[in-house]
Amino acid sequence: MSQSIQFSTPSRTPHLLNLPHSQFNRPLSSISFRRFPLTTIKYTSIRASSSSPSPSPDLDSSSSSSSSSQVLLSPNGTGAVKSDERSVVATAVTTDTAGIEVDTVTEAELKENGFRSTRRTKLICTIGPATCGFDQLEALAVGGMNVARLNMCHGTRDWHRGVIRSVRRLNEEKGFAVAIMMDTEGSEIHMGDLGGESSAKAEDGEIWTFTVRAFDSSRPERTISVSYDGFAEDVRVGDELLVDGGMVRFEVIEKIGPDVKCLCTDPGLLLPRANLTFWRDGSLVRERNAMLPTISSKDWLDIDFGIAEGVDFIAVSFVKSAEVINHLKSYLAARSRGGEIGVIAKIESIDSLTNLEEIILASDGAMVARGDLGAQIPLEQVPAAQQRIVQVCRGLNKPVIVASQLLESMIEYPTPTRAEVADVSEAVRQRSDALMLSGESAMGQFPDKALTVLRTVSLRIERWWREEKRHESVPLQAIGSTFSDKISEEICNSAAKMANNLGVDAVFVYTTSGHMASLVSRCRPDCPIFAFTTTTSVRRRLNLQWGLIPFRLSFSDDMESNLNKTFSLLKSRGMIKSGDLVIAVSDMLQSIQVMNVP
Ligand SMILES: Nc1ncnc2c1ncn2[C@@H]1O[C@H](COP(=O)(O)OP(=O)(O)O)[C@@H](O)[C@H]1O
Ligand SMILES: C=C(OP(=O)(O)O)C(=O)O
Ligand SMILES: [K+]
Ligand SMILES: [Mg+2]
Repeated sequence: MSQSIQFSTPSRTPHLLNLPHSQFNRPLSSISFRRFPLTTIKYTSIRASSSSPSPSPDLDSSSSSSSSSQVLLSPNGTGAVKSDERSVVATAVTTDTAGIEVDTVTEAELKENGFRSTRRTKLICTIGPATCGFDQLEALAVGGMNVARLNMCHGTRDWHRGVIRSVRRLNEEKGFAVAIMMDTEGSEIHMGDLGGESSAKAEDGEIWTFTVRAFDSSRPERTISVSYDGFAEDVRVGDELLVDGGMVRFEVIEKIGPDVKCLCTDPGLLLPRANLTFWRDGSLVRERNAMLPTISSKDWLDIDFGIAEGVDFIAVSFVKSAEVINHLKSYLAARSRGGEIGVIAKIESIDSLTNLEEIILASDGAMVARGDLGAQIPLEQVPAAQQRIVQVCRGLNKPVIVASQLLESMIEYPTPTRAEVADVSEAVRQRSDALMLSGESAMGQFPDKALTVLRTVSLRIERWWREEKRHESVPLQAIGSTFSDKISEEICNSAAKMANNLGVDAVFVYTTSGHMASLVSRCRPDCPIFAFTTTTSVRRRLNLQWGLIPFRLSFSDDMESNLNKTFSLLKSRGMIKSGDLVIAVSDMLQSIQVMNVP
């Protein structure tokens, strides 16, 4: 039996849009009760043998057994993958255009644990020397990486191309849907690359020279080159120079032409291309910084590279205003097929906090880039800034990523600190869409374990939230601008509320652009959201959003046939079963239906 409400669709009859709202305010819909027709859909099976156990993502799952990459947080917490499971993934084949595509790991998780315990928080890994090999990337994908991030501050374009192609190959050959995010270098001030050395140690009381001169050969002793030509002019004797937001500190003691002599006051390791800020009388000096372009000429070349390689997201470093986001978006619209690359604004400067709402409104998502943010505002202000950014994004329906130092100690150690676990928990509790690893996965010693910690902590905190029945009481602001958008928004808000109140197993959303799926995600319902979309690129981008399990599926305007097809396909693959209660919404028909899977 299916109970449905269907709205007549102003979006498909645009001339109706000018009618007074009252036209639409009366019930446009009829509630119908009908038996769900059962039809069989022919399809080609995608799954490989199901004889091997599936990865169990839940910390407390009773089915967990020992695992080769077992981690830490719970005696029975599973590691990223068991070796026998990896072979399941390795033999899975996808792409039957008449069938359905979902990534192999999600499928295994759904079968093993049912819908309810599926992870809602998405995970991003920065790829670097520790994780750029095909097998290493596969281990991350199996461990739950939804998005691979490439930081254009490091590595050559050839290196990045290699990683992008490996990820694409993983997706094609092994059935993953890992999205790729390219992160621009931006043009803030940073140190040079230390002439090939991996680090340099600055000791207390040493005098170092920071210079705008480039070195011809090897780096002179205790000398650091600086990326920004105006540096020597801008600093003043007495200024404090912070490397990486204070990991190492110097005081400016003398200026000699292009050279600035500095006394080390807080010793530490200088890393290649580390960020530099200077402070005067307790405040960040940023007059000249503000003149630097947000997207440098090198960044534009990287962006062209990203377009050519078909990345899914471009994260823009040191965004100051909405203008640069709009500029990039129109550039992308002209160069790549419209809307195919999402633009993520990195909130990591004072200006970006000042102009937060307009920046987020212009973007397709935002990143709380706490590394540089913590170098620009006092550290104790970072948590409040994080909370505000997460809330603004939620209000405006943009995915938000919490990034940097989540598990910093795991660069060196196989287990996180308790404080790090608390930090990850807080980001999950704030219901951010995604968590990001930086050095932990790029160059750390335990990338897979770090990812497992993110996964297990996310699962545990999400479950805690559900057990406490903390349905959101915070009203979400209305954001739709057209009447059609408003209808979609109301449908999604209602669907999420009904899902919680009725305790349904999943919300199914049929969405061509992905917008309707994001509207359901925004409500953070208790159940997972199966998002069906027709294109592979939309499916990959949905990977960044909270609670969405994206499938690629060809579907039509006929909801009944879509539902039939979906149920049939998912049932045959053991992902749902008869009797499961689902709510289905669709953006073509603007409809909402409640039904048991036949
Ligand atoms: N593509 C890469 N090639 C080499 N090293 C990398 C790469 N990406 C990241 N790393 C290393 O991982 C560290 C942490 O990454 P991330 O936080 O993204 O960069 P940053 O420290 O520059 O902000 C970097 O400092 C760098 O040492
Ligand atoms: C994510 C960040 O940016 P990047 O690693 O590129 O400095 C950050 O500053 O926190
Ligand atoms: K960057
Ligand atoms: Mg940064």
